[in-house]
Amino acid sequence: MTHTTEQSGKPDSRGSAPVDTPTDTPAISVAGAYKVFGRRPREVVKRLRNGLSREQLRSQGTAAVIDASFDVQPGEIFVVMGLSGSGKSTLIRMLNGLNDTTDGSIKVFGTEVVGLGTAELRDLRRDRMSMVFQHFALLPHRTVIDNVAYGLELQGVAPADRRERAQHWLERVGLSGWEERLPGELSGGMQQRVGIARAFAADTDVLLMDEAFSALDPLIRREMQEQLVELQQELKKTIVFITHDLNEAMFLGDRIAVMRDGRIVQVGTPNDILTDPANDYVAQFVQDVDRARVLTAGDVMEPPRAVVPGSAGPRTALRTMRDLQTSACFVTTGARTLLGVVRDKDVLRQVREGGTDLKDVLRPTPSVVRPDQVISDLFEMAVESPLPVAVIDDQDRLIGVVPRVTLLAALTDLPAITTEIPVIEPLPTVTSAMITETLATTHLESAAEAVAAGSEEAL
Ligand SMILES: Nc1ncnc2c1ncn2[C@@H]1O[C@H](COP(=O)(O)OP(=O)(O)OP(=O)(O)O)[C@@H](O)[C@H]1O
Repeated sequence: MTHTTEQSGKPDSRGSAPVDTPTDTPAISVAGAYKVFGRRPREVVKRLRNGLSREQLRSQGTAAVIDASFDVQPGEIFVVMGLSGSGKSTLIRMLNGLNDTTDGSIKVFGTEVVGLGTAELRDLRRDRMSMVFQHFALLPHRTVIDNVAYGLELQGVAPADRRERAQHWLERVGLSGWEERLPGELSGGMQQRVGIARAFAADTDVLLMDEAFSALDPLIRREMQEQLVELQQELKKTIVFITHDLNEAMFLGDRIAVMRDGRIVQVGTPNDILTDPANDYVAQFVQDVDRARVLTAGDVMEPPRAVVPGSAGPRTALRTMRDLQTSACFVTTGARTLLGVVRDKDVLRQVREGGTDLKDVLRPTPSVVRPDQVISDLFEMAVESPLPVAVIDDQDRLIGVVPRVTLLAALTDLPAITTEIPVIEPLPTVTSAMITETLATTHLESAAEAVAAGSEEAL
Protein backbone atom coordinates (compact mmCIF):
# COMPACT_ATOMS: atom_id res chain seq x y z
CA MET A 1 0.00 0.00 0.00
CA THR A 2 1.35 3.40 -0.85
CA HIS A 3 2.10 6.22 1.51
CA THR A 4 3.91 8.02 -1.20
CA THR A 5 3.22 10.47 -3.92
CA GLU A 6 2.68 7.77 -6.49
CA GLN A 7 -0.65 6.94 -8.01
CA SER A 8 -2.23 3.99 -6.28
CA GLY A 9 -3.95 2.65 -9.36
CA LYS A 10 -7.36 2.48 -7.71
CA PRO A 11 -10.07 2.76 -10.33
CA ASP A 12 -11.74 6.11 -10.22
CA SER A 13 -14.82 5.43 -8.16
CA ARG A 14 -16.87 7.97 -10.03
CA GLY A 15 -16.14 6.47 -13.37
CA SER A 16 -14.32 9.46 -14.86
CA ALA A 17 -11.26 9.09 -17.02
CA PRO A 18 -8.46 7.11 -15.42
CA VAL A 19 -6.06 9.47 -13.77
CA ASP A 20 -3.08 7.19 -13.42
CA THR A 21 -1.36 7.39 -16.75
CA PRO A 22 2.22 7.78 -15.64
CA THR A 23 3.46 8.75 -19.09
CA ASP A 24 1.39 11.95 -19.06
CA THR A 25 3.03 15.17 -17.98
CA PRO A 26 1.51 15.88 -14.58
CA ALA A 27 -0.78 18.90 -14.43
CA ILE A 28 1.11 19.97 -11.34
CA SER A 29 4.42 18.68 -10.10
CA VAL A 30 5.78 19.81 -6.75
CA ALA A 31 9.27 18.72 -5.70
CA GLY A 32 10.97 19.54 -2.41
CA ALA A 33 9.03 22.78 -2.01
CA TYR A 34 9.45 25.00 1.05
CA LYS A 35 7.76 28.17 2.17
CA VAL A 36 9.12 30.03 5.15
CA PHE A 37 7.67 33.33 6.34
CA GLY A 38 10.20 35.45 8.16
CA ARG A 39 13.29 37.55 7.80
CA ARG A 40 15.77 34.90 6.69
CA PRO A 41 13.71 32.22 5.01
CA ARG A 42 16.54 30.51 3.13
CA GLU A 43 18.53 30.17 6.32
CA VAL A 44 15.55 28.46 7.95
CA VAL A 45 15.27 26.05 5.01
CA LYS A 46 18.93 25.19 5.39
CA ARG A 47 18.48 24.46 9.07
CA LEU A 48 15.36 22.42 8.47
CA ARG A 49 17.40 20.36 6.03
CA ASN A 50 20.04 19.95 8.69
CA GLY A 51 17.48 18.35 10.95
CA LEU A 52 16.28 21.22 13.12
CA SER A 53 12.56 21.21 13.79
CA ARG A 54 9.99 23.79 12.87
CA GLU A 55 9.53 24.55 16.57
CA GLN A 56 13.25 25.06 17.16
CA LEU A 57 13.32 27.59 14.35
CA ARG A 58 10.15 29.42 15.25
CA SER A 59 11.96 32.57 16.39
CA GLN A 60 13.62 32.83 12.97
CA GLY A 61 10.52 32.32 10.87
CA THR A 62 7.40 30.24 10.29
CA ALA A 63 8.02 27.17 8.19
CA ALA A 64 4.54 26.95 6.68
CA VAL A 65 5.38 24.33 4.04
CA ILE A 66 8.28 21.92 4.48
CA ASP A 67 9.71 19.71 1.74
CA ALA A 68 6.44 19.11 -0.10
CA SER A 69 6.57 16.72 -3.06
CA PHE A 70 3.62 15.39 -5.04
CA ASP A 71 2.18 15.23 -8.54
CA VAL A 72 -1.36 15.98 -9.58
CA GLN A 73 -2.46 14.24 -12.77
CA PRO A 74 -4.62 15.92 -15.39
CA GLY A 75 -8.30 15.36 -14.63
CA GLU A 76 -7.69 14.49 -11.00
CA ILE A 77 -9.34 15.98 -7.93
CA PHE A 78 -6.47 16.25 -5.50
CA VAL A 79 -7.47 17.21 -1.99
CA VAL A 80 -5.15 18.75 0.58
CA MET A 81 -6.44 18.09 4.06
CA GLY A 82 -5.14 19.07 7.46
CA LEU A 83 -5.87 20.96 10.63
CA SER A 84 -5.87 24.73 10.80
CA GLY A 85 -2.34 26.08 10.48
CA SER A 86 -0.96 22.91 8.85
CA GLY A 87 0.02 24.87 5.72
CA LYS A 88 -2.75 24.04 3.25
CA SER A 89 -3.53 27.60 2.13
CA THR A 90 0.12 28.48 1.85
CA LEU A 91 0.71 25.43 -0.31
CA ILE A 92 -2.16 26.07 -2.72
CA ARG A 93 -1.11 29.72 -3.05
CA MET A 94 2.39 28.60 -3.95
CA LEU A 95 0.95 26.70 -6.90
CA ASN A 96 -0.22 29.87 -8.63
CA GLY A 97 2.45 32.17 -7.24
CA LEU A 98 0.24 34.09 -4.80
CA ASN A 99 2.85 32.95 -2.30
CA ASP A 100 6.39 32.76 -3.55
CA THR A 101 8.27 29.52 -2.95
CA THR A 102 11.33 29.74 -0.73
CA ASP A 103 12.96 26.65 -2.19
CA GLY A 104 12.13 23.72 -4.44
CA SER A 105 10.26 23.36 -7.70
CA ILE A 106 6.64 23.75 -8.77
CA LYS A 107 5.78 22.90 -12.34
CA VAL A 108 2.44 23.45 -14.06
CA PHE A 109 2.13 21.26 -17.15
CA GLY A 110 5.90 21.06 -17.20
CA THR A 111 6.57 24.81 -16.85
CA GLU A 112 8.49 25.96 -13.79
CA VAL A 113 6.48 28.46 -11.75
CA VAL A 114 9.12 29.23 -9.12
CA GLY A 115 11.00 32.32 -10.17
CA LEU A 116 8.43 33.65 -12.63
CA GLY A 117 7.97 37.43 -12.68
CA THR A 118 4.78 39.27 -11.73
CA ALA A 119 3.47 39.54 -15.28
CA GLU A 120 4.10 35.88 -16.06
CA LEU A 121 2.38 34.85 -12.85
CA ARG A 122 -0.59 37.01 -13.75
CA ASP A 123 -0.77 35.24 -17.11
CA LEU A 124 -0.55 31.86 -15.39
CA ARG A 125 -3.46 32.72 -13.07
CA ARG A 126 -5.52 34.14 -15.89
CA ASP A 127 -4.95 31.44 -18.50
CA ARG A 128 -4.13 28.25 -16.63
CA MET A 129 -5.26 28.31 -13.01
CA SER A 130 -8.47 29.81 -11.66
CA MET A 131 -8.97 30.04 -7.95
CA VAL A 132 -12.10 29.82 -5.82
CA PHE A 133 -11.69 31.34 -2.37
CA GLN A 134 -13.45 30.54 0.88
CA HIS A 135 -14.90 34.02 1.18
CA PHE A 136 -15.92 34.28 -2.44
CA ALA A 137 -13.69 37.26 -3.32
CA LEU A 138 -16.33 38.74 -5.64
CA LEU A 139 -16.11 42.30 -6.88
CA PRO A 140 -18.84 44.01 -4.82
CA HIS A 141 -19.70 46.76 -7.30
CA ARG A 142 -20.00 44.56 -10.34
CA THR A 143 -23.12 42.64 -11.17
CA VAL A 144 -23.25 38.90 -10.79
CA ILE A 145 -22.82 38.30 -14.52
CA ASP A 146 -19.92 40.72 -14.74
CA ASN A 147 -18.26 38.92 -11.87
CA VAL A 148 -18.61 35.62 -13.69
CA ALA A 149 -17.30 37.16 -16.90
CA TYR A 150 -14.39 38.86 -15.16
CA GLY A 151 -11.78 36.19 -15.95
CA LEU A 152 -12.87 36.19 -19.58
CA GLU A 153 -12.59 39.95 -19.67
CA LEU A 154 -9.01 39.65 -18.45
CA GLN A 155 -8.38 37.06 -21.15
CA GLY A 156 -9.55 39.59 -23.75
CA VAL A 157 -12.69 37.70 -24.76
CA ALA A 158 -15.14 39.92 -26.67
CA PRO A 159 -18.09 41.30 -24.64
CA ALA A 160 -20.90 39.36 -26.36
CA ASP A 161 -19.00 36.10 -26.15
CA ARG A 162 -18.06 36.48 -22.52
CA ARG A 163 -21.63 37.40 -21.61
CA GLU A 164 -22.90 34.31 -23.32
CA ARG A 165 -20.38 32.11 -21.58
CA ALA A 166 -21.04 33.74 -18.22
CA GLN A 167 -24.76 33.26 -18.74
CA HIS A 168 -24.20 29.59 -19.50
CA TRP A 169 -22.29 29.09 -16.26
CA LEU A 170 -24.82 30.99 -14.20
CA GLU A 171 -27.44 28.61 -15.51
CA ARG A 172 -25.27 25.62 -14.69
CA VAL A 173 -24.96 26.69 -11.07
CA GLY A 174 -28.67 27.52 -10.81
CA LEU A 175 -28.47 31.29 -10.78
CA SER A 176 -30.44 32.27 -13.86
CA GLY A 177 -32.41 35.41 -13.14
CA TRP A 178 -29.76 36.83 -10.79
CA GLU A 179 -27.47 38.17 -13.51
CA GLU A 180 -27.99 41.87 -12.84
CA ARG A 181 -27.92 41.72 -9.03
CA LEU A 182 -24.94 42.77 -6.96
CA PRO A 183 -23.14 40.10 -4.93
CA GLY A 184 -24.26 41.70 -1.66
CA GLU A 185 -27.88 40.89 -2.54
CA LEU A 186 -27.14 37.17 -2.66
CA SER A 187 -26.87 34.63 0.17
CA GLY A 188 -23.49 33.12 1.01
CA GLY A 189 -24.30 29.92 -0.86
CA MET A 190 -25.31 31.87 -3.94
CA GLN A 191 -22.19 34.00 -3.81
CA GLN A 192 -20.10 30.87 -3.67
CA ARG A 193 -21.91 29.60 -6.76
CA VAL A 194 -20.95 32.84 -8.49
CA GLY A 195 -17.32 32.18 -7.53
CA ILE A 196 -17.53 28.67 -8.96
CA ALA A 197 -19.23 29.88 -12.13
CA ARG A 198 -16.46 32.45 -12.52
CA ALA A 199 -13.77 29.82 -12.15
CA PHE A 200 -15.41 27.44 -14.63
CA ALA A 201 -16.20 30.24 -17.09
CA ALA A 202 -12.53 31.16 -17.25
CA ASP A 203 -12.05 27.66 -18.68
CA THR A 204 -8.58 27.16 -17.29
CA ASP A 205 -7.10 23.66 -17.11
CA VAL A 206 -6.60 23.85 -13.36
CA LEU A 207 -8.93 24.98 -10.62
CA LEU A 208 -7.59 25.78 -7.17
CA MET A 209 -10.27 25.72 -4.50
CA ASP A 210 -9.32 26.92 -1.04
CA GLU A 211 -11.96 25.86 1.52
CA ALA A 212 -14.41 26.80 -1.21
CA PHE A 213 -17.42 25.27 0.55
CA SER A 214 -16.50 25.89 4.18
CA ALA A 215 -18.69 28.96 4.60
CA LEU A 216 -21.80 27.12 3.42
CA ASP A 217 -24.39 25.41 5.56
CA PRO A 218 -24.28 21.61 5.44
CA LEU A 219 -27.12 20.96 2.99
CA ILE A 220 -25.94 23.47 0.42
CA ARG A 221 -22.42 22.30 0.95
CA ARG A 222 -23.36 18.75 0.11
CA GLU A 223 -25.18 19.95 -2.99
CA MET A 224 -22.15 21.93 -4.11
CA GLN A 225 -19.87 18.94 -3.58
CA GLU A 226 -22.10 16.83 -5.77
CA GLN A 227 -22.26 19.53 -8.39
CA LEU A 228 -18.50 19.88 -8.41
CA VAL A 229 -18.04 16.15 -8.96
CA GLU A 230 -20.58 16.27 -11.77
CA LEU A 231 -18.85 19.20 -13.45
CA GLN A 232 -15.47 17.62 -13.05
CA GLN A 233 -16.64 14.40 -14.67
CA GLU A 234 -17.96 16.35 -17.58
CA LEU A 235 -15.09 18.78 -18.04
CA LYS A 236 -12.13 16.77 -16.72
CA LYS A 237 -10.52 19.77 -15.10
CA THR A 238 -7.63 19.28 -12.74
CA ILE A 239 -8.77 20.42 -9.32
CA VAL A 240 -6.74 21.04 -6.18
CA PHE A 241 -9.18 21.33 -3.32
CA ILE A 242 -8.30 22.36 0.19
CA THR A 243 -10.41 21.39 3.12
CA HIS A 244 -10.16 20.59 6.79
CA ASP A 245 -13.35 18.54 6.54
CA LEU A 246 -12.58 14.83 6.33
CA ASN A 247 -15.85 13.75 4.84
CA GLU A 248 -15.55 16.40 2.18
CA ALA A 249 -12.01 15.26 1.41
CA MET A 250 -13.09 11.65 1.18
CA PHE A 251 -16.08 12.46 -0.98
CA LEU A 252 -14.27 14.69 -3.45
CA GLY A 253 -10.74 13.39 -3.60
CA ASP A 254 -9.34 10.99 -6.15
CA ARG A 255 -6.31 11.31 -3.92
CA ILE A 256 -5.74 13.12 -0.69
CA ALA A 257 -2.61 14.68 0.78
CA VAL A 258 -2.70 14.93 4.56
CA MET A 259 -0.68 17.82 6.00
CA ARG A 260 0.61 18.23 9.50
CA ASP A 261 2.74 21.10 10.77
CA GLY A 262 3.83 22.08 7.27
CA ARG A 263 4.67 18.59 6.08
CA ILE A 264 2.75 16.22 3.85
CA VAL A 265 2.50 13.08 5.94
CA GLN A 266 0.60 10.87 3.48
CA VAL A 267 -0.69 10.95 -0.06
CA GLY A 268 -3.14 8.30 -1.15
CA THR A 269 -6.61 7.45 -2.30
CA PRO A 270 -9.39 7.89 0.27
CA ASN A 271 -9.33 4.13 0.68
CA ASP A 272 -5.55 4.09 1.29
CA ILE A 273 -5.85 6.82 3.86
CA LEU A 274 -8.74 5.12 5.60
CA THR A 275 -7.55 1.55 5.61
CA ASP A 276 -3.79 2.02 5.69
CA PRO A 277 -2.98 5.25 7.50
CA ALA A 278 0.72 6.09 7.38
CA ASN A 279 0.91 6.93 11.08
CA ASP A 280 -1.13 7.48 14.23
CA TYR A 281 -1.78 11.09 13.30
CA VAL A 282 -3.54 10.10 10.08
CA ALA A 283 -5.31 7.22 11.83
CA GLN A 284 -6.70 9.57 14.46
CA PHE A 285 -7.56 12.08 11.82
CA VAL A 286 -9.69 9.63 9.89
CA GLN A 287 -11.34 7.81 12.75
CA ASP A 288 -14.49 9.90 12.48
CA VAL A 289 -14.86 9.50 8.75
CA ASP A 290 -18.16 8.17 7.54
CA ARG A 291 -16.71 4.97 6.12
CA ALA A 292 -19.93 3.94 4.47
CA ARG A 293 -19.59 6.86 2.09
CA VAL A 294 -15.97 6.18 1.26
CA LEU A 295 -15.52 2.44 0.97
CA THR A 296 -16.94 0.80 -2.11
CA ALA A 297 -18.28 -2.67 -2.80
CA GLY A 298 -15.03 -3.36 -4.64
CA ASP A 299 -13.03 -2.41 -1.55
CA VAL A 300 -14.79 -4.81 0.80
CA MET A 301 -15.99 -7.66 -1.42
CA GLU A 302 -14.97 -11.26 -0.83
CA PRO A 303 -14.39 -13.98 -3.44
CA PRO A 304 -17.73 -15.62 -4.21
CA ARG A 305 -17.86 -19.18 -2.89
CA ALA A 306 -21.38 -20.44 -3.46
CA VAL A 307 -21.22 -20.36 -7.26
CA VAL A 308 -22.04 -23.05 -9.80
CA PRO A 309 -21.93 -22.89 -13.57
CA GLY A 310 -25.39 -23.15 -15.14
CA SER A 311 -24.20 -26.17 -17.11
CA ALA A 312 -23.35 -28.10 -13.96
CA GLY A 313 -26.83 -29.34 -13.18
CA PRO A 314 -28.97 -29.38 -10.06
CA ARG A 315 -27.14 -32.19 -8.30
CA THR A 316 -23.88 -30.22 -8.32
CA ALA A 317 -25.71 -27.12 -7.10
CA LEU A 318 -27.31 -29.09 -4.31
CA ARG A 319 -24.01 -30.60 -3.26
CA THR A 320 -22.35 -27.17 -3.29
CA MET A 321 -25.04 -25.75 -1.06
CA ARG A 322 -24.84 -28.70 1.30
CA ASP A 323 -21.04 -28.46 1.57
CA LEU A 324 -21.09 -24.72 2.13
CA GLN A 325 -24.10 -24.95 4.43
CA THR A 326 -25.99 -22.31 2.53
CA SER A 327 -29.55 -21.98 1.29
CA ALA A 328 -28.73 -20.44 -2.07
CA CYS A 329 -26.00 -20.13 -4.61
CA PHE A 330 -25.16 -17.98 -7.59
CA VAL A 331 -25.35 -19.43 -11.06
CA THR A 332 -23.02 -18.19 -13.79
CA THR A 333 -22.09 -19.03 -17.34
CA GLY A 334 -18.73 -20.63 -18.02
CA ALA A 335 -17.40 -17.10 -18.54
CA ARG A 336 -18.70 -16.17 -15.07
CA THR A 337 -21.52 -13.97 -16.32
CA LEU A 338 -24.08 -13.89 -13.53
CA LEU A 339 -27.33 -15.60 -14.54
CA GLY A 340 -29.19 -15.58 -11.22
CA VAL A 341 -29.51 -17.61 -8.04
CA VAL A 342 -30.96 -20.94 -7.07
CA ARG A 343 -32.45 -21.87 -3.68
CA ASP A 344 -31.86 -25.16 -1.86
CA LYS A 345 -35.58 -25.99 -1.56
CA ASP A 346 -36.18 -25.49 -5.27
CA VAL A 347 -33.17 -27.50 -6.33
CA LEU A 348 -33.98 -30.31 -3.90
CA ARG A 349 -37.46 -30.57 -5.38
CA GLN A 350 -36.03 -30.47 -8.89
CA VAL A 351 -33.61 -33.30 -8.17
CA ARG A 352 -36.39 -35.40 -6.62
CA GLU A 353 -38.56 -34.83 -9.64
CA GLY A 354 -35.74 -35.80 -11.98
CA GLY A 355 -35.18 -32.31 -13.41
CA THR A 356 -31.84 -31.76 -15.07
CA ASP A 357 -31.64 -28.11 -16.09
CA LEU A 358 -30.71 -25.75 -13.30
CA LYS A 359 -32.03 -22.83 -15.33
CA ASP A 360 -35.58 -24.12 -14.70
CA VAL A 361 -35.33 -23.11 -11.05
CA LEU A 362 -33.27 -19.99 -11.58
CA ARG A 363 -34.41 -16.84 -9.81
CA PRO A 364 -33.24 -13.28 -10.39
CA THR A 365 -30.30 -12.19 -8.22
CA PRO A 366 -31.84 -10.13 -5.43
CA SER A 367 -29.05 -7.56 -5.08
CA VAL A 368 -26.42 -6.77 -7.65
CA VAL A 369 -24.03 -3.81 -7.60
CA ARG A 370 -21.01 -2.55 -9.46
CA PRO A 371 -17.67 -2.42 -7.59
CA ASP A 372 -17.67 1.39 -7.43
CA GLN A 373 -20.90 1.59 -5.46
CA VAL A 374 -20.29 3.04 -2.00
CA ILE A 375 -21.29 0.67 0.75
CA SER A 376 -23.83 3.07 2.25
CA ASP A 377 -25.99 2.07 -0.72
CA LEU A 378 -25.68 -1.61 0.14
CA PHE A 379 -27.27 -1.71 3.56
CA GLU A 380 -30.85 -1.68 2.47
CA MET A 381 -30.16 -4.46 -0.03
CA ALA A 382 -28.33 -6.50 2.57
CA VAL A 383 -31.22 -6.23 4.98
CA GLU A 384 -33.78 -7.23 2.38
CA SER A 385 -31.93 -10.21 0.96
CA PRO A 386 -30.52 -13.25 2.80
CA LEU A 387 -27.93 -13.67 0.06
CA PRO A 388 -24.72 -11.66 -0.02
CA VAL A 389 -24.82 -8.70 -2.39
CA ALA A 390 -23.37 -9.76 -5.75
CA VAL A 391 -20.68 -7.54 -7.28
CA ILE A 392 -20.45 -7.64 -11.07
CA ASP A 393 -18.07 -5.97 -13.47
CA ASP A 394 -19.05 -4.03 -16.57
CA GLN A 395 -19.38 -7.27 -18.52
CA ASP A 396 -21.81 -8.61 -15.90
CA ARG A 397 -19.27 -11.11 -14.59
CA LEU A 398 -19.55 -12.06 -10.92
CA ILE A 399 -16.35 -10.75 -9.35
CA GLY A 400 -17.22 -10.81 -5.66
CA VAL A 401 -19.83 -10.85 -2.97
CA VAL A 402 -20.47 -8.63 0.01
CA PRO A 403 -22.02 -10.59 2.87
CA ARG A 404 -23.77 -8.67 5.62
CA VAL A 405 -21.06 -9.41 8.13
CA THR A 406 -18.45 -7.83 5.85
CA LEU A 407 -20.54 -4.71 5.53
CA LEU A 408 -20.77 -4.37 9.27
CA ALA A 409 -17.09 -5.09 9.78
CA ALA A 410 -16.17 -2.44 7.22
CA LEU A 411 -17.85 0.17 9.34
CA THR A 412 -15.98 -0.66 12.50
CA ASP A 413 -12.39 0.00 13.30
CA LEU A 414 -9.47 -0.35 10.91
CA PRO A 415 -8.22 -3.89 11.61
CA ALA A 416 -11.57 -5.48 10.81
CA ILE A 417 -11.26 -4.43 7.20
CA THR A 418 -7.91 -5.93 6.58
CA THR A 419 -8.20 -9.17 8.53
CA GLU A 420 -9.87 -12.32 7.39
CA ILE A 421 -13.59 -12.29 8.01
CA PRO A 422 -15.56 -15.53 7.89
CA VAL A 423 -18.09 -15.46 5.10
CA ILE A 424 -21.42 -16.30 6.66
CA GLU A 425 -23.71 -17.74 4.03
CA PRO A 426 -27.48 -17.67 4.35
CA LEU A 427 -28.49 -20.63 6.50
CA PRO A 428 -29.79 -23.70 4.71
CA THR A 429 -33.52 -24.22 4.72
CA VAL A 430 -33.16 -27.97 4.20
CA THR A 431 -30.84 -30.21 6.19
CA SER A 432 -27.65 -31.64 4.75
CA ALA A 433 -28.95 -35.09 5.64
CA MET A 434 -31.95 -34.52 3.39
CA ILE A 435 -29.72 -33.39 0.56
CA THR A 436 -27.35 -36.33 0.96
CA GLU A 437 -30.24 -38.74 0.99
CA THR A 438 -31.83 -37.16 -2.07
CA LEU A 439 -28.57 -37.27 -3.96
CA ALA A 440 -28.09 -40.92 -3.05
CA THR A 441 -31.57 -42.03 -3.99
CA THR A 442 -32.03 -40.17 -7.27
CA HIS A 443 -30.44 -40.91 -10.60
CA LEU A 444 -27.47 -39.11 -11.92
CA GLU A 445 -28.57 -37.08 -14.85
CA SER A 446 -25.46 -37.33 -16.97
CA ALA A 447 -22.09 -38.94 -17.26
CA ALA A 448 -20.46 -35.56 -16.64
CA GLU A 449 -22.38 -35.26 -13.40
CA ALA A 450 -21.30 -38.68 -12.41
CA VAL A 451 -17.68 -37.67 -12.77
CA ALA A 452 -18.28 -34.43 -10.91
CA ALA A 453 -20.08 -36.26 -8.15
CA GLY A 454 -17.01 -38.28 -7.31
CA SER A 455 -16.67 -41.92 -6.43
CA GLU A 456 -19.05 -42.01 -3.48
CA GLU A 457 -22.10 -41.31 -5.60
CA ALA A 458 -20.87 -42.57 -8.92
CA LEU A 459 -20.51 -46.11 -7.63
N1 LIG B 1 1.61 35.85 5.43
C1 LIG B 1 2.02 35.13 6.47
N2 LIG B 1 2.98 35.59 7.29
C2 LIG B 1 3.43 34.85 8.32
N3 LIG B 1 2.98 33.63 8.63
C3 LIG B 1 2.02 33.11 7.84
C4 LIG B 1 1.49 33.81 6.74
N4 LIG B 1 0.55 33.04 6.14
C5 LIG B 1 0.50 31.89 6.86
N5 LIG B 1 1.37 31.94 7.89
C6 LIG B 1 1.63 30.86 8.86
O1 LIG B 1 1.89 29.68 8.17
C7 LIG B 1 1.33 28.57 8.83
C8 LIG B 1 0.44 27.82 7.88
O2 LIG B 1 -0.71 28.64 7.59
P1 LIG B 1 -1.79 28.29 6.51
O3 LIG B 1 -2.76 29.41 6.46
O4 LIG B 1 -1.12 27.89 5.27
O5 LIG B 1 -2.46 27.00 7.16
P2 LIG B 1 -3.86 26.33 6.82
O6 LIG B 1 -3.62 24.89 6.99
O7 LIG B 1 -4.34 26.83 5.53
O8 LIG B 1 -4.75 26.86 7.98
P3 LIG B 1 -6.26 27.43 7.92
O9 LIG B 1 -7.10 26.23 7.64
O10 LIG B 1 -6.45 27.97 9.30
O11 LIG B 1 -6.26 28.45 6.84
C9 LIG B 1 0.61 29.11 10.04
O12 LIG B 1 1.46 28.97 11.15
C10 LIG B 1 0.40 30.57 9.69
O13 LIG B 1 0.35 31.34 10.85
